[in-house]
Amino acid sequence: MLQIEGLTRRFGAKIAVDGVSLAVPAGQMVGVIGRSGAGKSTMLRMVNRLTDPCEGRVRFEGTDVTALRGRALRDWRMRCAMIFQQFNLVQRLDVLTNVLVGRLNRRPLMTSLLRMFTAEERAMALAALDRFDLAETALQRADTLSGGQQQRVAIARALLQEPRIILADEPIASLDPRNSRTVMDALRGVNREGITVLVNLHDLATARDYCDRIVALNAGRIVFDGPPAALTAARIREVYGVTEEEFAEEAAAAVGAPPPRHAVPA
Ligand SMILES: Nc1ncnc2c1ncn2[C@@H]1O[C@H](COP(=O)(O)OP(=O)(O)OP(=O)(O)O)[C@@H](O)[C@H]1O
Repeated sequence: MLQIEGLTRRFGAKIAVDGVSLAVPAGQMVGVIGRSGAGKSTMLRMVNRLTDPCEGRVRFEGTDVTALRGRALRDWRMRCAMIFQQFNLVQRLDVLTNVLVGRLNRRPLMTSLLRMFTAEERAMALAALDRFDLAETALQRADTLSGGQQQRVAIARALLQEPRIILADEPIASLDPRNSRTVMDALRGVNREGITVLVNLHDLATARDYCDRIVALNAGRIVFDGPPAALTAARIREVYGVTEEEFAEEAAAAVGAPPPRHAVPA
């Protein structure tokens, strides 16, 4: 169980996340939505401790993640893998090495520095690539792959961390619809094996299709938390004061994604 309790983050006078509390049972897939600047990225980054909260706590299975330092903090970051909009692969390295990077924090410093990996780790990396139909690309440079392939490599890299949680911050915002589906299918697949997934999404239709639960933020606060079916177009209008079409177009523009082709009917 991941517990977020009264989490708050200010940047100067601006409150990015404002007293958010959320309990996420193990194995749930949670879609986080909201307009630009609602605080979605900041919330995810506080769970991973890339950003520290001003107030509040994150607990995982009873451990106060907010208080972790040094080795314990590095261990937490390994257990809580991040996926980013821009994939964050090392473009000039081959795909297999990019996936093996997921092991680096798990190993003694010296072997990490030398990028020495065991045969077992290489087999793990190949297996992770294979499950996403990417084994044949293992020796290609990362920059020869399509965006959707690169994002699946990033998920394979995350899996090598043997994470309990995957935090994905707009993982499909740079992808076309077909690649978006392969990436969301990959995330859903690993979630079904028991990994908790928190995913920031600008696209409501995707959040509805793939997530068990949707959390909507507005100005740093939770304004909706429930099953996808309860997030109707009428509810969107109620919590955001815009139509679903307007919400979709604005959210897509904020992340540089193409405008949605079909709005969901009211
Ligand atoms: N490092 C920072 N310094 C100053 N302000 C920040 C910083 N990070 C975020 N903010 C501000 O905090 C608010 C929430 O930002 P955040 O990126 O979490 O929102 P978001 O919901 O992910 O929006 P978007 O989809 O546009 O990225 C915004 O007003 C943003 O400008």
